Amino acid sequence: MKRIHVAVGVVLNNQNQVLLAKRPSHLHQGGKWEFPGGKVESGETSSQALIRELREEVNLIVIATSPLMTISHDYPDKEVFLDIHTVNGFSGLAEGLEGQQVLWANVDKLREYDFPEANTPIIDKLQSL
Ligand SMILES: Nc1nc2c([nH]c(=O)n2[C@@H]2O[C@H](COP(=O)(O)OP(=O)(O)OP(=O)(O)O)[C@@H](O)[C@H]2O)c(=O)[nH]1
Ligand SMILES: [Mg+2]
Repeated sequence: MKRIHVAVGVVLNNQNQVLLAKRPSHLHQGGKWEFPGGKVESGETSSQALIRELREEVNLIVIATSPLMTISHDYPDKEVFLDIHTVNGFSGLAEGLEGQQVLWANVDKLREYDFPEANTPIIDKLQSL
């Protein structure tokens, strides 16, 4: 199986909240909460993909990022490589441009949300910072 390269954004605001979006139920890992992002297209760097996806999915203009971590995870039906960046500078008001629910969640409450299995180390890391 070909591993899918995914750019993922952990968007943090100044109240120590992180932006979550709900994956549409018909998609892979549908119905779960995710950090906005998507597949890196050919000819694109992961940071270009991150900037494009956040604009397309949640209407945010990314201004500043820093690398957080990478995760390789094998789902039964899909292999992903998540390239995760913290977004600590952005402009705009977050909204679900694809009709998805979005919300700002307190970092210390992240355990209350259902995430794709691959995301567990991200939650661990955010709560240890
Ligand atoms: N965006 C995002 N994808 C994640 C996360 N965790 C995780 O396992 N994934 C997986 O990474 C893959 C990325 O996909 P995506 O569906 O967002 O890709 P995309 O926006 O380019 O969608 P598209 O294929 O409809 O254009 C999916 O298989 C998804 O299940 C996460 O926190 N955020
Ligand atoms: Mg996406």
